[in-house]
Amino acid sequence: MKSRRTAPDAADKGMARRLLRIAGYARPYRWRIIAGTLLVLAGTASILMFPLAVAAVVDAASTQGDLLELHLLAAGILLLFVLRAVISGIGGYLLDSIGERLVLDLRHDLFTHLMRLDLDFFHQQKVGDLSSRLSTDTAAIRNAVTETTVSVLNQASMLIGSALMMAFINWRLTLIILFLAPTTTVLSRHFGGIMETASRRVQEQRAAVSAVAQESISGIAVVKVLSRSDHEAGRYAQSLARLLASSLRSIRISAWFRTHLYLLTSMTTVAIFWYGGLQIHAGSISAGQLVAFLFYAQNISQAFSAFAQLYSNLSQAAGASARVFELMALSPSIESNDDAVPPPRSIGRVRFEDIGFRHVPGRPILDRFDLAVDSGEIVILSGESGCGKTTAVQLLPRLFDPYQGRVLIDDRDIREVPLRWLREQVALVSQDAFLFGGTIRENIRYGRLDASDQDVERAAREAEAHDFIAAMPQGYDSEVGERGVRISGGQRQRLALARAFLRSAPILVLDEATSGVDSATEEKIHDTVYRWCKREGITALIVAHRSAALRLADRIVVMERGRIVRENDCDPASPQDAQTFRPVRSDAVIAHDTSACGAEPRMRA
Ligand SMILES: Nc1ncnc2c1ncn2[C@@H]1O[C@H](COP(=O)(O)OP(=O)(O)OP(=O)(O)O)[C@@H](O)[C@H]1O
Repeated sequence: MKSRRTAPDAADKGMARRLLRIAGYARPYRWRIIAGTLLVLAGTASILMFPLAVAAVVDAASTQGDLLELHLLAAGILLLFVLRAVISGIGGYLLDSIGERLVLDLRHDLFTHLMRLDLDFFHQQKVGDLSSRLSTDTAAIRNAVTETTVSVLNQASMLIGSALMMAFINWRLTLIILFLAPTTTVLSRHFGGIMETASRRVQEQRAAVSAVAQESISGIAVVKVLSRSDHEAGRYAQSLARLLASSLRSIRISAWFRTHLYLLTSMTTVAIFWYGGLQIHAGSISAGQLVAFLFYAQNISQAFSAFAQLYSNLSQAAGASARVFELMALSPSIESNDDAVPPPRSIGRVRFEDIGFRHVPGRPILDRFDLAVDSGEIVILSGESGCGKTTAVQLLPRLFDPYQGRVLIDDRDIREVPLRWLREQVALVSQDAFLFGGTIRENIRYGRLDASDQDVERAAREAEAHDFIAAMPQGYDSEVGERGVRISGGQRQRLALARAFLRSAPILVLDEATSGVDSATEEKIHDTVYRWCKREGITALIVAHRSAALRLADRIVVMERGRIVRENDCDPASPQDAQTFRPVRSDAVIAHDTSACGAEPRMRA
């Protein structure tokens, strides 16, 4: 997502396309837009009368006529101003408020789209960059849209109206000022492409700055423990310096553009003075008419300068919208088969068939991974760190799709059922046990939004969380802080477990979900999980390193380098059963390591 310098023509087309797309968001508000536009135009019409009134004042004052005319004219001008202020104020409010709504719609669409993208996408992106696209980039679009809609209308109507009035007074003088039009267009085209690229670069640097800040703040505990505060401050300063450099470049381009335009409009004004003076001298126009003419010329110069500013705003909006629409153009590779009729609640039979999976080409993480879990069976998945256990269980709710093989639930390929149905069948609790900022009750209820307070409490009791919750001053209404920082890691895990229990899905996946709790509590949780699974007929796939978890198992399978190499059947009533393993493939490594439960391997009968 690097920026390139774009040729003016291509930049104009890309910019126009993106601006049109933004304008598409205005469709729902078309009636308000029409009303606002009419009011703004009425305001402009009233201001176009002003130079004529001034001309009449000048001519009335320079003749020895009745002063009453002068008084009436002054009162008329005052009325014009009041009218314009009221009408333009209401019109401007209408159009500005549309800009605001429009960008909120855009932000909502972008966020909804982001929520649909694959987990893999989020692994490749920095959170700071994404949140900057959602906030800073959409804010740049809003600024351009709100200021621009009102301004473009105001200035365009002022420009056309003033040109017509000038032509009515003296068409030769009008030709001089209209010389501005082609020259400004050439200038705008020249600077437009460069400005868009520059402002896109600024947006990228802004995103980079917020990514650094976000990373340092989220990892503040590591920063402190390793005394890296100064290092992080330095990193932030470097990203700020890069932002400053690109902002200054963008400001320089804008200033350079405005300078060119200012010189152009000044030259035109001088030409009007000079030629207008000659016309008065020749008796072709009155002094009042030249004054009126100068007012109109002023309107036109202002309109051109405003257009220059608008162009710069539009370039910024185009740069920001490029970053927004770039994300909108991404589509999730994990698609839901929503045409399929959702099957009945799963009986919890799971099969991984000859799975091949990789994040990066050439680096397989799962390779010929086979595992079948019976309905109501509790299977422990063990193996050394990095062998692919987490990856394997993440395939079940389709957080990723394998490039080879298939995963079946109740003998149905999970790619052929609606994603929503699939995810209702699987409750997954991972080691990091993420909590949202909010209360304990809200966090548990996230598992099933319509759960009653009693259901929440029951789930908390099953996850051995009720006692510590009850001991907190606000009980279930205690705030957990952002990402759950106000409670311990083990407590977070128990809340995540309660959330999964509340979900009451037929397949429970625990990925080292009790690694942070003390062994007595872990034992109690395991007993609950065991009883709960057996009572409700729930299938459980449990990733575990610690031997404490093994007593739960109906079966233990051991992974090595992306595939299952050994397994045993355990009868919880017979502890010695948990001491025996058999290899599951003739080519599998029969390791004599005893990482799972200190066992010697045993060949399959
Ligand atoms: N998003 C990713 N992109 C690239 N590689 C990844 C990604 N996620 C995991 N990996 C790699 O996949 C491999 C398997 O990771 P996984 O988390 O499944 O292992 P694990 O057996 O659960 O390990 P642990 O017991 O330490 O949790 C690791 O080598 C890891 O580096």
